[in-house]
Amino acid sequence: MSIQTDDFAPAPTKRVVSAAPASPQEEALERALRPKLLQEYVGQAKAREQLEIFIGAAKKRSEALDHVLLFGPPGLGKTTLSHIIAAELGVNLRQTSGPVLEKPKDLAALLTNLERNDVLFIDEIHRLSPVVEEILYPALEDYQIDIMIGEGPAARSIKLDLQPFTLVGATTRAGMLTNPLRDRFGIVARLEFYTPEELARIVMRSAGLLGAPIDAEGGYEIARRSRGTPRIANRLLRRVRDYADVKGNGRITLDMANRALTLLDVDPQGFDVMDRKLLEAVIHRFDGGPVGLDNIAASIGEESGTIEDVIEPYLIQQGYLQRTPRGRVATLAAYRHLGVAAPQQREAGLF
Ligand SMILES: Nc1ncnc2c1ncn2[C@@H]1O[C@H](COP(=O)(O)OP(=O)(O)OP(=O)(O)O)[C@@H](O)[C@H]1O
Ligand SMILES: [Mg+2]
Repeated sequence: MSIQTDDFAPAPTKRVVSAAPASPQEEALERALRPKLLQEYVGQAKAREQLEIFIGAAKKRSEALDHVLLFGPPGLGKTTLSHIIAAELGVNLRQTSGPVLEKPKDLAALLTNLERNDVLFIDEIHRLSPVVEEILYPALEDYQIDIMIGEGPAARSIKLDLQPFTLVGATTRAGMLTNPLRDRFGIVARLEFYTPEELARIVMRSAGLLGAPIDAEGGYEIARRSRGTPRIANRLLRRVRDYADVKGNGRITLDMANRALTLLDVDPQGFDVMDRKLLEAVIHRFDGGPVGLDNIAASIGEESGTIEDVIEPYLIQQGYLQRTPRGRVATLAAYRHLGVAAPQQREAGLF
């Protein structure tokens, strides 16, 4: 007998509202849509204001900007902001990522090649190996590194001076950074989900760059359904534009946006199949919770890391899911969204 898993099986196709870049082509398009200066960077008022001041001060004194840690869910603009920081400072940007830096010498090579006040961008900085991280500490603090020369009994360690530089680290999981590393960042910016109004500005700007005719209402509808995430907004814009090209006269109107997004299975809250699966699992399989992350992961066929980094932050921010010490709990809003009657004690707030 075959086991029926259709209800909660993983989605067969790529999530249209997944926050990760879908393909190399999409990454190339993203680069084209990426704002180059702080002034064009929409939203994130707090992070922008902080950076404006500190960048201005560093430039005035011709010093390296303090090290910057950017954290927040995927697709909110960490990589974009790191490029903007280098552009605003008028310096080079060297880019790498935690998992790529396998050996201390990989990082040493990068560091010794930096020019005065350059920016070194390390993406996924929570995935640096401990031996590489060791090298980084003195580099961040004193612009010096200790490297080993030679082997065996003749081996000795020498200190090398570096040019002053700025490390910009990006991570989706600030909680996974070691304390000594986190403490070495002078500027810590947490990126927040964007409001629909902010995303609408991004959509209108991107439509302009793509040469796609669009109504304000059409743009707002795309923005509203983009899970607070610019990467998703830009992706949905392209899909809706395709739809309008084929089914209409090319203009992105409210009606075109609605029809295209319904076809893509993005609901009016911007939730897609995976979001609904998660909420359905918590409600139907685990009585609304509390339920542990691993149990949810097993029941919807998704990795717990992806749930934690990508799916759940938006559901939590929007008030559909709560993270409690005993596990995840579906809120009344989740019951309502799925059209399911909530248990009485939950209605009364007694769970
Ligand atoms: N504030 C913004 N204003 C305008 N466009 C933005 C903004 N933030 C992000 N974008 C757009 O969203 C896309 C994704 O942003 P980015 O690659 O910087 O996200 P990220 O946080 O680095 O994601 P990941 O965690 O997956 O690396 C960019 O190509 C850019 O076009
Ligand atoms: Mg990035």
